[in-house]
Amino acid sequence: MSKVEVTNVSKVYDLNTSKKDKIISLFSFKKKKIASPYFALRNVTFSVEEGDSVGIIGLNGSGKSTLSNLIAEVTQPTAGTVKIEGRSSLIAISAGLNNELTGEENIRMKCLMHGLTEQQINERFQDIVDFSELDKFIYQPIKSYSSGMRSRLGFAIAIHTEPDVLIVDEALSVGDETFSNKCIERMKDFQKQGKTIFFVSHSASQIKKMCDKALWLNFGEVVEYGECNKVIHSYVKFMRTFKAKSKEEQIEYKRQMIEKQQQQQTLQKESNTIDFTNILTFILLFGITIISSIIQFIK
Ligand SMILES: Nc1ncnc2c1ncn2[C@@H]1O[C@H](COP(=O)(O)OP(=O)(O)OP(=O)(O)O)[C@@H](O)[C@H]1O
Repeated sequence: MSKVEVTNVSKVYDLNTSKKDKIISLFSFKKKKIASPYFALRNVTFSVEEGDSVGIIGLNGSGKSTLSNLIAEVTQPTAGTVKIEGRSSLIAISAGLNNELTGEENIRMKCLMHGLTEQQINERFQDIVDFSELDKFIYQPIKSYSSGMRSRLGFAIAIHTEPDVLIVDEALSVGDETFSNKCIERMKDFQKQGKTIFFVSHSASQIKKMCDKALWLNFGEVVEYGECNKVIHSYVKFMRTFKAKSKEEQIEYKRQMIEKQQQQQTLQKESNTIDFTNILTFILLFGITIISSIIQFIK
């Protein structure tokens, strides 16, 4: 088996925010007024071997963070499967950290979640604080941290929990350059140990530097997956064309793509509605049959 196998994965968000909207959307025969569910990811399939470093690239809103959250098992797919052999650890700016807790408490909580014992946590605590460079701020609630401080803490915790699969989600884009370089060095150590890395970035050059494979996502769908230089070449070509468009054309392109992500849900929703109608019809017919049998029996 591959180290990570993502098969036909879709992640759908319900954009009806109020409970009332959600209930209406369930019973609705008319689709107007009710927002269609939204495919943040659709039918994503790929597999990653042990020791691969995979760059995930794509325009804003393409589903990169959604995919990394699924691989880190922070969220579950709506459809399809994500199989991981080993432990994963996600370093995203906000994922898995609790705002109300201090840096120290977050270290203890995340390490416990990754299966470290109290003793292992105590032994590693100072190394984590040193790597994060947070010093005395480690005793402050992290809601007072800047995004750079959070990502430093997230990265420091993740690399000290010995993950088999390391997922770095934009952590390097917020810190200062010295810290980014320190993280890159640590990621290279992981590569030397034959560990699997996912690296989410907007930067084609950073991905080329770090990865041997790349996955290009565009509005929830995989455009290309495979050898890093080849995928990045296609992506850079696409970006050149995209950037050559006027602001209005870019907005229109994004609007159309987002509409497409919702249209696909409408199709699914229609079939759900039909299923629901079928169930209601079945219950109704079943009820009528029972009642008429009882009447016949009484007669
Ligand atoms: N909890 C949520 N509820 C509704 N929609 C969501 C939710 N999380 C993400 N989305 C939507 O899903 C789509 C994919 O988002 P995601 O953050 O995964 O993209 P991304 O490629 O990581 O974007 P960026 O590069 O801007 O970080 C976006 O349109 C986003 O608005």
